Amino acid sequence: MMNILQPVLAIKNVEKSFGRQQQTLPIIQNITLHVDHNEIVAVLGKSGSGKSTLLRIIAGLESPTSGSVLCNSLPVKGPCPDVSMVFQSFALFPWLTVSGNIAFGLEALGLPESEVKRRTVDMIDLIGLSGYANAWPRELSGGMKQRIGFARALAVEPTLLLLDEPFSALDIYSARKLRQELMHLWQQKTLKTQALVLVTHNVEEAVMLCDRVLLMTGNPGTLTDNFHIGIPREQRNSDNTQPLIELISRTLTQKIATTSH
Ligand SMILES: Nc1ncnc2c1ncn2[C@@H]1O[C@H](COP(=O)(O)OP(=O)(O)OP(=O)(O)O)[C@@H](O)[C@H]1O
Repeated sequence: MMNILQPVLAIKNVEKSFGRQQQTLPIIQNITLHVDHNEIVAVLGKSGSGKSTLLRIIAGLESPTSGSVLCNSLPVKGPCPDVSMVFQSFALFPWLTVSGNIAFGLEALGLPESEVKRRTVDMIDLIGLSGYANAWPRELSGGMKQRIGFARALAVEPTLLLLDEPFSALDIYSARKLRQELMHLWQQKTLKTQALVLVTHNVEEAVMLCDRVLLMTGNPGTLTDNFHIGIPREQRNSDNTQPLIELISRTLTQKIATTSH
């Protein structure tokens, strides 16, 4: 049962170090963060500041050295259907067709075959892959491959969707189209997903898509700044808000440039 009074994601005092015994190196520390229902939050920061590490911990793909991660008030102890992720590199299974890639996570959940089929077909329609169900990933463009990445992640109906630079391997037109379509689905409340966390190097993308932007800085990385964008999402494409969006983007870019990593 969903409790909208509880944050979708609650991270408390998370630290992650890599290495063994005396040789450990802290990568991120002191990370405390709440993401609420209906929120889209971006994490920006220089290369190597630990953004992907944080995302992988939230996804249950890495465990924190200390601290806690709760999704829907339940501890994240490993990969779980409440949280799924879209990767920059698509991370598709080349030996499976488009349908097979999307069905994979549903089968892993142990859903009945008819339900797997229904959800796969629905996702193929929703994410703009109609006509490609039996195609192989290698036959498709980057934009179409990433559609499979989104369809696979969304098919399990995660409460929280994590996006690790999902548009940065695409050409600008495919990236723009996919961003717009994702935002349309989000605005229409077509998705069961309650919150998104986006890691990106594209400051303007973060400002256009997100409610809040967090900056990760320092070595080890910590979350140092929390900006509320404050422009209603439906006004962000209008000419009137362009100067403000550019100003916010410039300010954030300067802030990142002057921070240490
Ligand atoms: N499994 C690992 N073992 C050892 N070090 C690691 C491991 N994973 C990440 N690191 C180190 O942690 C640091 C942060 O990496 P991470 O990929 O989280 O940064 P990032 O901010 O996402 O960078 P980018 O923007 O370039 O993707 C890097 O110095 C990286 O080498």
